[in-house]
Amino acid sequence: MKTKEITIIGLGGVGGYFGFKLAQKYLSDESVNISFIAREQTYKTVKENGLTLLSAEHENSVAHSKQIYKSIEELPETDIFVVCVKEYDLENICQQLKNRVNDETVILPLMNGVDIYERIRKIIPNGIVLPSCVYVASHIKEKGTVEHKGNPGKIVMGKDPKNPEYDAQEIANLLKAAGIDLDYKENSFPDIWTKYFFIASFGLVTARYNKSIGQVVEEPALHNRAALIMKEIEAIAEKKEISIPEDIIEKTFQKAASFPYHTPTSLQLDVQSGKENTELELFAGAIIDYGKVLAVPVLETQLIYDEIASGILCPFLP
Ligand SMILES: NC(=O)C1=CN([C@@H]2O[C@H](COP(=O)(O)OP(=O)(O)OC[C@H]3O[C@@H](n4cnc5c(N)ncnc54)[C@H](OP(=O)(O)O)[C@@H]3O)[C@@H](O)[C@H]2O)C=CC1
Ligand SMILES: CC(C)(CO)C(=O)C(=O)O
Repeated sequence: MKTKEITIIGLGGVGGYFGFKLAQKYLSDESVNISFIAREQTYKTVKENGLTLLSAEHENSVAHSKQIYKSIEELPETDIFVVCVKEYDLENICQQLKNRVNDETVILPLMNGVDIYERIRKIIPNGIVLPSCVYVASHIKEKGTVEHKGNPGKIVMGKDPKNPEYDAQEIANLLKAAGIDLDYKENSFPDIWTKYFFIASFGLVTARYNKSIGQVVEEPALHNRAALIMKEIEAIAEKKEISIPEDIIEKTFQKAASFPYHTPTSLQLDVQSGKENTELELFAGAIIDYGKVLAVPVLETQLIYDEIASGILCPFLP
């Protein structure tokens, strides 16, 4: 049997968590070869010491992949690319991948955002792209070390709308065998939108006030702002005829309440640490753009976007 070549691109919160599980499971298995792509300090640290995952799920906190590369062009032929970068790095990665993709190559993007599939397809028209969403609270503690807290990570992976005959069950099984909680669905877009309801609203409000997911659920003024953003996303989803549950807003608050109270969002960590690049565009910019195109008013999203973009980030209520 031909060895399955799987490459994890990006060893941050998401790639570090899921990549760790895959690397640990398949290190001495000849049927699956896990490679990592990391850059600069992360490359050096992981090459020398392995990838560290601090998580209650793993007693042995170090995993070694069979190979680690600094760039996509160094890679041998790859069957499955698992893309775990922030949205502002997506186009750059796709440009590097496009000549490495043949009709059988699979791309699995583990990212937030409702337009990731379309953005990949604009650059890579061939191959198989499996639209997905992911839940996991994990972040880079230092380069090469990822910290995971709370519930086990979860992936919802769907069929490629462009290649509905392609069955990704074998890939689903490989991931599940590594202890990854994964649902494989015919159509993952309702799940991707459902995740977006949660992460866009909670990401923006947690980032704006530097308050945790639990605090946004609990504090009435913050709760209200998150609900107003969700109403705007709901109006957009309706216009786009995305099938989402009627009680999506209530369900989103229930989902948020299932996270440990002090969990921060990745947008909050990036905005509050003053990172030059953040996913503000993915969460607020995309809603504002959809609002314009679909003639849906998105005043609350515009307001919080302007506040965050102009550096109004204090923990006090409006
Ligand atoms: N963290 C979380 O809890 C969750 C995040 N998400 C989503 O998942 C996606 C990934 O987020 P997350 O993992 O947190 O992001 P991180 O910033 O933690 O990790 C992204 C990693 O990608 C690396 N990277 C970027 N470009 C390249 C490149 N060209 N070559 C090699 N490595 C590269 C970065 O390297 P470097 O370190 O050198 O910058 C970084 O380590 C985002 O869309 C996020 O919204 C979804 C659910 C939960
Ligand atoms: C809220 C969380 C941790 C849930 O997976 C997330 O998606 C993020 O912070 O980007």
